[in-house]
Amino acid sequence: MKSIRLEKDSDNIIHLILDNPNASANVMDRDFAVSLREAAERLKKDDYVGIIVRSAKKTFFAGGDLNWLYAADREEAAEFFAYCEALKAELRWLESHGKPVVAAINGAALGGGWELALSCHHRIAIDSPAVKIGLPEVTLGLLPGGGGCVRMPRLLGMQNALPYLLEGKQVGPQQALEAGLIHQTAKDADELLEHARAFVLANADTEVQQPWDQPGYRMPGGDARNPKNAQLLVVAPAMLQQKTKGCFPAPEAILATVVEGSQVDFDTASRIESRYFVELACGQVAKNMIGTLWFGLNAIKSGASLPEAARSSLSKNDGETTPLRRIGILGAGMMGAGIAYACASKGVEVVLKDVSLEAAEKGKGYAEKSLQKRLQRGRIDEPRMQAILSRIQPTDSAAELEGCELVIEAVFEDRELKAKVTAEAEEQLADSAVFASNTSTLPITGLAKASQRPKNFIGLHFFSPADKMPLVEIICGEQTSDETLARAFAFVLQIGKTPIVVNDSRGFFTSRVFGCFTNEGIAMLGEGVDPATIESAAALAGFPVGPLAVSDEVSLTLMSKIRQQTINDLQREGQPVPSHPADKVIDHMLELGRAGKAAGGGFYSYPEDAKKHLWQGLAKEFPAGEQPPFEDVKERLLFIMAIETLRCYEEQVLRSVRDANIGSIFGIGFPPWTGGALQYINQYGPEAFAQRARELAEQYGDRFAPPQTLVQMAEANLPLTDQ
Ligand SMILES: NC(=O)c1ccc[n+]([C@@H]2O[C@H](COP(=O)([O-])OP(=O)(O)OC[C@H]3O[C@@H](n4cnc5c(N)ncnc54)[C@H](O)[C@@H]3O)[C@@H](O)[C@H]2O)c1
Repeated sequence: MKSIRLEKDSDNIIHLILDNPNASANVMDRDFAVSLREAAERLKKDDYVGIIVRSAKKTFFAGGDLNWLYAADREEAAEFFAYCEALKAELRWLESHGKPVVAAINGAALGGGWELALSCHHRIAIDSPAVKIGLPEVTLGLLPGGGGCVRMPRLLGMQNALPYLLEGKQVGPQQALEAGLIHQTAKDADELLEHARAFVLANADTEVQQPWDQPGYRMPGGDARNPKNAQLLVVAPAMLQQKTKGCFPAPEAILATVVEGSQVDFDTASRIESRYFVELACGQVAKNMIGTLWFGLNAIKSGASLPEAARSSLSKNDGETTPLRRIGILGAGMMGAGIAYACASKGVEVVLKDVSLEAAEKGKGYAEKSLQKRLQRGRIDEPRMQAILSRIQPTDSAAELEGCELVIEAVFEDRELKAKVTAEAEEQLADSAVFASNTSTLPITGLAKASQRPKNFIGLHFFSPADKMPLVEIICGEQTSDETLARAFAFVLQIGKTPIVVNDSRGFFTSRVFGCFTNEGIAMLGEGVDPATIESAAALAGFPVGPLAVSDEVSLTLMSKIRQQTINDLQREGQPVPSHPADKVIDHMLELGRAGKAAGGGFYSYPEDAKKHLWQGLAKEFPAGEQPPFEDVKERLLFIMAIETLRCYEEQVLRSVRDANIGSIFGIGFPPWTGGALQYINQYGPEAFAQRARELAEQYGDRFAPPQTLVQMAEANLPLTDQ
């Protein structure tokens, strides 16, 4: 037995100790399945009073082995199904062999770990923030396939179980106790064992059964045929469809598993669950999501995007990076205020500077307002709120920046102003301090010219709203040192955000590719495509916001200003100035005085007393022509972003496929079901993608023409991956 040790204590209680020898956490893999079967075989011959399931690791059990699930192949589906059923048969034996079984939960019990705990009669958890309970499978395109979809509704009722299953909701020990997920808490590891032993001894002579195995058991709230659930079953599919737009098969499969499973006996329900599970695990969407959102993200967090030299500088001090204590932010506008709040929430002292104290205080006001809302919702307490606020020090004086280890400038997008504040700040800073610009479009190498220490100059591109958006795009200028990169990278992790690293270029990666999305939507409007079609095609492709709505948010004035700045730069550099069919539409909207949301109206109207709606004047200004196939509208949006991402990769603006995929999902709303902009090409099939790109180029413009890398990928029909 590799993953489980069996020990018997002096009270004749078996301790089933989860202790995977190959990893830092326990996972549900083949070794575990074999170990569990062997344990069951041995116990069938043994004499004991009950079982305590506990972990020798810091966490209780991490869940399914994603390496293994990632490799699951449709051709081996039957074998995979049989394997799942065999593993579940052991869990079923555990809960139905008559002796009391306790789960002693010492740390996170997620996914398969929680499903193991659900197969125990009594669940006790240490009352510590390290204990997290839940079923996050849906976030990776899967369903809980170890009995979670069968036992959770039988424990809590369908209505209460669905948020855990459909949303991957996780709870701590107290909430778990209140919800009826666990039976008891313990203050520490000793008490945990004490409680566990007490339960076993108290029930040693009883035939212990799960609630669902007891005679006369009825599912709380009734099964799917119960009229009380009629409302739920009518509303839930519609709500799901609205959320997933049909792009994510997992939530639908979960709902089907629960509904179908509620109407049959336990073992049939369990088989239904296995069937849907295997279907999802072998499907493309789960592969996309596991590949990017699990493996990709973990690789990023461990510094895979850094060059070797920067990685070693990241792991100085025995793998610990020195956290920054005090930073400065220049500009307390929309971005500066959000960044200040994000940093202060993670324990960093922030000097927030603007042109006047009033402006700086207004920036701090953003944190105050946001925290007040959290306080009202009970998400934070008063002392913690005050502690966060006390870390933001508003000022109008650059002298206050003294002692800051990092300064982030977030003043207006204006080169001269940025040069001025850089020089002003550097006077106050130590030679080792890092200076970062939050510019969204201006090349970093150019901005670094204003710096006395260009090696310490870097781009830290946050997204709006900066306190909520998870991504930060780190941009290396030509002279940025590896040490600076490593420190900026560590800082981004310190404030709980996800860093991607790109090389300098106009618009970097994210702004450049995002611009393609908005421009494509706007160009279609100019061609006479119905605006509602454009917006709903984006929604059905899985984008969070349509290109017209998001352009209104950004403001057409800003888009036009950025274009003008690009034209000036390119002309100065003697380079050709490209034009885009969206330009004419934007100019026309500006002439009409419809610059976007902040200006009172743009592609949409924003009545005070009603929901926003597409501006009726669009029909007159951009008369509808013959409508293209809906699929073309959808694919134009997806393809143009994927192709531009590939160009960024080809031009080495992007350093890895992984950063491209994560950056596109977390920064610019590329649909997560695809696994990211480059994975979209991989999963479409490079040959088929190139062919379709050629068709789109022929119909809609050369911007869709396959870049060289795509041509090569198509010829070899090989996906693009990191080495
Ligand atoms: N708005 C976005 O979605 C977004 C996203 C990413 C990056 N950015 C970039 O972030 C930067 C700021 O954008 P924003 O939207 O927060 O702008 P903003 O207009 O909301 O705020 C800019 C702030 O800078 C202040 N400022 C001007 N001169 C200053 C000086 N000398 N010292 C200190 N402060 C000064 C202004 O008073 C103002 O409060 C820009 O470079 C922008 O391109 C913006």
